[in-house]
Amino acid sequence: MDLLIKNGQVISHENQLIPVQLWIRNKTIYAIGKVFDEQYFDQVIDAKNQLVTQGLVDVHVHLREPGFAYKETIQTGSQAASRGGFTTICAMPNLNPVPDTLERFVQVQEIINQDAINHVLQYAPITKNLRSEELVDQVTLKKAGAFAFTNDGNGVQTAKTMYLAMKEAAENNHTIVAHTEDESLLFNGVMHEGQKARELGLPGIMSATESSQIARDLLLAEQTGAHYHVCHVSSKESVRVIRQAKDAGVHVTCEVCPHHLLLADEDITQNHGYWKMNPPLRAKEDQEALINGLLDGTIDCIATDHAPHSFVEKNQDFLDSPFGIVGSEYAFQLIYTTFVKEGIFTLEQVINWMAIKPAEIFGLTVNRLNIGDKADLAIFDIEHPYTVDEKRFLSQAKNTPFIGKELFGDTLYTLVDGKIVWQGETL
Ligand SMILES: NC(=O)N[C@@H](CC(=O)O)C(=O)O
Ligand SMILES: [Zn+2]
Repeated sequence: MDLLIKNGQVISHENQLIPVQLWIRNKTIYAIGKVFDEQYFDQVIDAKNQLVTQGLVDVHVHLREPGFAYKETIQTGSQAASRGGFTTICAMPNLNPVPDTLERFVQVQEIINQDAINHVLQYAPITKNLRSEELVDQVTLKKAGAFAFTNDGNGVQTAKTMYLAMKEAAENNHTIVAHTEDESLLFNGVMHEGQKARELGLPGIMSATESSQIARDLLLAEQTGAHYHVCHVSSKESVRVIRQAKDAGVHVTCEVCPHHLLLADEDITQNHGYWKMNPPLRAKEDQEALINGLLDGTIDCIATDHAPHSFVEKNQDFLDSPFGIVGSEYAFQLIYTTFVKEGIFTLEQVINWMAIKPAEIFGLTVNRLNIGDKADLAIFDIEHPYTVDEKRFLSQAKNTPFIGKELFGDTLYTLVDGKIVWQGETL
């Protein structure tokens, strides 16, 4: 099978769009050049004026299977991610049953093998049933294919449990990934504690609910030598303590979500569940700290935290709705439109944060668009605007405040192992 992508443009290290033709043979990039004779190819994609990149990597998605297939399945979640240009996604273990034993983990892997259309890497939990008590057997779960270990959805509540988990992780070269939330500091909060929460009369979530647990974990990571990765960093204090820990040589990495980069609590227009996520949209100065954290290297990568829920669950107010918004299908496009077109980030930086760094920090093979690299690719239409339309979502869920937003960069094609898994509307 020979496939030609002609007239495309790739972004160079110097942030220049350079014309390129890619020859894909079977699963890999076979040749890169200026002109190839089309007669050699079984299929030709004309990527005129479009951006051709390595496939994006998302280290934080919720696919909800087994246990919550009414929200999303591995199949629909993997299709949604492919539509967003993601060729590798890492799925959180807040499932039912939680994949905390070999048998339960293998059960999830089997659904992945059967239904996923891109590379889905499954996380295992840190503790049994996501309760901060009994540790899982990391070595066994890692052998079964666990990507890394996390209780995402919940923080690890006791320092002792986190310490022991990190100790085992350090001994075995595993990564501990943390949703940080000290439940004793939650006070039933539903949105960031600030002016907006007071206006709406809703209980707030302090930044320290997140940052104080990060501070604890950073010291435990220093003590144990474990690689510690922080999920969805949202506050300026979190960025500050992570920056300090990096300066001190702690092996810490972290991610930020597009919604925290684009929005602050003051942007919330109504008391509706589509605006509710954990961690919450914080203050303008937090948003600025996140942008600066990416730019100065404190924050390593961008991850969506794609968190699908049913319409009935999310079509409620802040008090009753569950936390979480979907993000797979327009993450690159949000960042591209808001930050690249406005000159705040370069395209080269965004590809680094969404494709290269997430792979690099977790020790995955990095696709650098070289000959011999896997043909995991995305083609984005950076020329024409389109509107985020929930009716076109491949995700089962529609819960997001970004519906109706005009964006650039719609995904025209996504290729996984040289195979087209998403083809957008042709222009
Ligand atoms: N982010 C969310 O608001 N919700 C996530 C859990 C999580 O990622 O913390 C979910 O599972 O729905
Ligand atoms: Zn989380």
